[in-house]
Amino acid sequence: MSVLEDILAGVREDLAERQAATSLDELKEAARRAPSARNALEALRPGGDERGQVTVIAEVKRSSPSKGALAPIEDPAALAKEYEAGGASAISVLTERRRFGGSLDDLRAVRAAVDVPVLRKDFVVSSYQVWEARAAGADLVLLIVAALEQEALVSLVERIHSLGMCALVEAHDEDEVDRAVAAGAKLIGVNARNLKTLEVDPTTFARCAHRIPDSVVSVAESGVRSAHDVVEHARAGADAVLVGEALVTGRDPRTAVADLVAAGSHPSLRAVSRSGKP
Ligand SMILES: O=C(O)c1ccccc1NCC(=O)[C@H](O)[C@H](O)COP(=O)(O)O
Repeated sequence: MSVLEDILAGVREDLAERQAATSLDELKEAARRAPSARNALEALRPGGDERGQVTVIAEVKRSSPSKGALAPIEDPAALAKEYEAGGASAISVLTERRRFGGSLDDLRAVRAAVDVPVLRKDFVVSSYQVWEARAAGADLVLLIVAALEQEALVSLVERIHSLGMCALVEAHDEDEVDRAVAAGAKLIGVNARNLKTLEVDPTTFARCAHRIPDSVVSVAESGVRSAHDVVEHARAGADAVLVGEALVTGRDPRTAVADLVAAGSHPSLRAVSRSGKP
């Protein structure tokens, strides 16, 4: 069993328990009462088609399958406020419990504390989790191509968009990018971490970028640690980077985010066409 399959098995068990405790109708009612979703595409690519900077999605991440415990994060809302003060354009909250120590309570607390869009980062296999995300206030929901059949991917993208949120559709190779595009993704993440082996290859985004249309907002995920990494991803055409470990293990998350934001805003980084068109 791969790491991803193992995670998904646990996610399905936890999901079944929540489904037994809360009906879909109750969840839909809670989603109707939730504040409207914030515009994530605008936040992540503020210039629209005139791309000119790399924005930062900062992640609330307590632990991971690859590294074990990273940081206790007793107050995720306080951490998210630090990220926002440092210039983060969105906050990612890992809500998976078994391997990442996260929860929907973390998401609710973060959403109430910041003004930027908030991502539910989890292993979504059912529309029930999409309704849960909206009910908790999420503005974005992660969908992992490798975890979903194409029909399910398409249907989940449609459900997320129909609820006013934005799907961040995550790929790890060129074929998965093609599947994300075909599924109607407006926001595509390329994860440098292979979720089956946990190996991180920093060149993954650059290899996949030419398959992401310029009209789609792109995110380079995982393994980003420094201003140099942000600049490399900018040169490959990334609109945003998603950073977890380097921020939660550092001493000053606000300054760490600000350094990455400054690197991504440098005037020498002209917008790069991923398709090769001028
Ligand atoms: O982080 C892991 O070890 C991991 C393992 C298996 C599935 C997903 C995993 N992480 C989720 C993520 O995508 C990252 O948290 C995110 O991209 C940030 O990565 P990093 O900056 O390297 O913490």
